[in-house]
Amino acid sequence: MAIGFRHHLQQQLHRLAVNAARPFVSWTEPWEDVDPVSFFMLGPSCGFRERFFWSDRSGGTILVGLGSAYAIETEKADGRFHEVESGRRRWEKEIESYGEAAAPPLLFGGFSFDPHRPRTDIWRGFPAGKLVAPAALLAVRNGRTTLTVTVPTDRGEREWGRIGRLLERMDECAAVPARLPRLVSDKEEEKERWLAAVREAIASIRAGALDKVVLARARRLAFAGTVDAAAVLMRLREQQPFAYLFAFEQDGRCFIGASPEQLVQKEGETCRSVCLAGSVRRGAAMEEDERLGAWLQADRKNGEEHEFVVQMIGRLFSSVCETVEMPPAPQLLKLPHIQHLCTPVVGRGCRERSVLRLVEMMHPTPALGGTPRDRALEVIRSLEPLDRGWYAAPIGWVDSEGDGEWAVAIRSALLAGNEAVLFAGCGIVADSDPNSEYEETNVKMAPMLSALGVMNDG
Ligand SMILES: C=C(O[C@@H]1C=C(C(=O)O)C=C[C@H]1O)C(=O)O
Repeated sequence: MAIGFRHHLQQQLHRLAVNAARPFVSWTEPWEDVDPVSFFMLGPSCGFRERFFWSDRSGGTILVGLGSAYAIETEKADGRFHEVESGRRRWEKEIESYGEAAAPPLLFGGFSFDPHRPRTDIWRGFPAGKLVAPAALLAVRNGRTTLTVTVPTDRGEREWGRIGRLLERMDECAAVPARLPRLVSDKEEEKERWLAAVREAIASIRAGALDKVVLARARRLAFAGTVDAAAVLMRLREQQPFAYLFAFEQDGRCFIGASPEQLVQKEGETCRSVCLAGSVRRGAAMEEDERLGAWLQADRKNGEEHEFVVQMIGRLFSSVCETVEMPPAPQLLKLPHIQHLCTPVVGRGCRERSVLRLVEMMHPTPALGGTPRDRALEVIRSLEPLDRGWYAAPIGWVDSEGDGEWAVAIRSALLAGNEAVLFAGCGIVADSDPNSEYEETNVKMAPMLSALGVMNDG
């Protein structure tokens, strides 16, 4: 298929590029089944320096991007969402789109957690906000696969080289060998300092300065060789079947994870979110697991942590939607290593036209920042001993209708060469116990440890 398609596509794009009035053209074609992770794996060998991966919780929408045809980037601390949204609208005027989807291709993106905090070297290349239109986009939606190719009309030849190589190799696209290098060092980042920060946060909460704050910590692993994001993705796909899988890679640095937490989705006038806060580990046997789940649903401290999130998201949805639906009490979301209190929210008759506007209003929810928001952000800045970068921040995609889906980038790690930095945090309220919170961050790191082959529990 690829050889016939390659000639067809090259001809189409060449003809369009010569006649195009705009600086970019894209062409979308139905495509045969191809394994999305294998497609992701082809990127570097074809010369692409960027790779993107997104799979929603059901696996019904999988988007894989290679290369960057167009990027919108901002370092603005204030107004960053507005700036990327304006960039997105400009982008639509710069591209002509043909083939099966005569609409501009979607953009992948991410934001930093707190643009007011100075960036450290580990997050080099991950700005306050960035959206990318990939040069080649494989999209699987409701069992149908399409390939979209986007090229600049004046640099078509160079881009074409990479795309041509990709199409040639897609025919041989094989399963990914999930081999991972051996662990050589494992550094818990300043446990005592983190516990002291939690104690200080509890004291501030008890003194009435704020109600809740989420404090995170990092763990740095070094391996005997380069950690390949494709091998990690492959394992996450097997081990975390109900999570959002995401990867955002540039120049060999990859932010990757399997998050259970939707920030917001917009589909026409319907928007959705999930309040997720309050956690306990899974039990070894069914009886213990059910006992832990029942304890979680009855526990006052976890209920309080959760309620702050429900209040905020409920209020926000009510301000932009005609109707809002949510269950009266939290449900249990059971994941392979952990269970959470979970309240899904649906808003209908949404008046906002772009999902990025909703992302702006929602980030950070009290599940990742705290309550009240500004006070919590100040406490995080002064007490948390790490640069969160894109951890705990919005990651997702937006299309030309302004529709899209965004997750909160937790249960994640930054892969850079031989290193992986893992992140996890938890909500601190007046009744929190620092040692149990520390244990909870270990449970939250388990999915990434397991995907990296460091913890052997599948
Ligand atoms: C901050 C994280 O998770 C968040 C905190 C939770 C909690 O405190 O119970 C639960 C889910 C997430 O909203 C993380 O996984 O790093």
